[in-house]
Amino acid sequence: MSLLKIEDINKSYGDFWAVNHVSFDLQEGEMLALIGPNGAGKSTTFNMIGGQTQPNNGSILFKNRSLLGLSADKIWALGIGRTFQIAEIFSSLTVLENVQLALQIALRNKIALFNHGDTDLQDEALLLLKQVDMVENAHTAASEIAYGDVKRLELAMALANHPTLLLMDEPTAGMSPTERIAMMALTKKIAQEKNMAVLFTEHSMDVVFKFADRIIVMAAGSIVATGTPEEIRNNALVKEIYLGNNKV
Ligand SMILES: Nc1ncnc2c1ncn2[C@@H]1O[C@H](COP(=O)(O)OP(=O)(O)OP(=O)(O)O)[C@@H](O)[C@H]1O
Repeated sequence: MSLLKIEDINKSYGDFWAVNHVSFDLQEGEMLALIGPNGAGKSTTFNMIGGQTQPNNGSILFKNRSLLGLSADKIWALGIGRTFQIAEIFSSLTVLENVQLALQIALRNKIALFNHGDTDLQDEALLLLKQVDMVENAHTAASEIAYGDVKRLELAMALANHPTLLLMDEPTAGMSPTERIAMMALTKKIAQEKNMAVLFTEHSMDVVFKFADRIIVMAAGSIVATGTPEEIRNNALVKEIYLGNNKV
């Protein structure tokens, strides 16, 4: 059974079809990259999975359950985490407090069998920070950490709800080449440890070819190619789409 199964989803804005007959699936623990030029429909597809936008029609199944009509909060509670292009953190709080807050929100969405005290949450928050190599920054104000660290903090916060699928919208945007590779190596390591699937959009081809198990290429709202990094790298149509961008 696929973890996520998308069948023939469409999204229009007036007469314009932003997403057109898109179908794909995603397996447990898989790293799947969704790539394509600006305006290809990647974010719209993400938003339909995350519940920020509803498709006109089609079906989206997560663990065989339909996500259609569910709110973004409900979808998150089912185990689909998300990080955004512009990180959503509270800059007035410390790094540790941000993660504790994410844990509190995750707990509120569950039937708590135990009363978690602040100490439990602090320990759990420190464990999450350890996973993203940020324990040293725990008591630093989030406003004072470097950009790459903000993205790692956001990753720790997204893990608070123990997602089985993580949606990452351009996780390395604005990073240097070295930071990009480090960020995705960390994400892949965590994903493997937790058997968490990752669906990510990415403009940086070095990241895509190095870390994706499989790649889906979208253009003008439709899927134009699907395959392994090797297959996509050698796909004539994909080369043509990116021609001039020197990205493939
Ligand atoms: N709310 C909206 N109203 C009207 N058009 C929209 C809306 N959201 C997206 N679009 C249009 O749908 C198309 C797909 O947009 P989308 O953001 O999904 O592309 P993308 O592949 O994520 O692009 P990028 O890489 O630039 O983020 C674009 O032409 C965009 O202008």
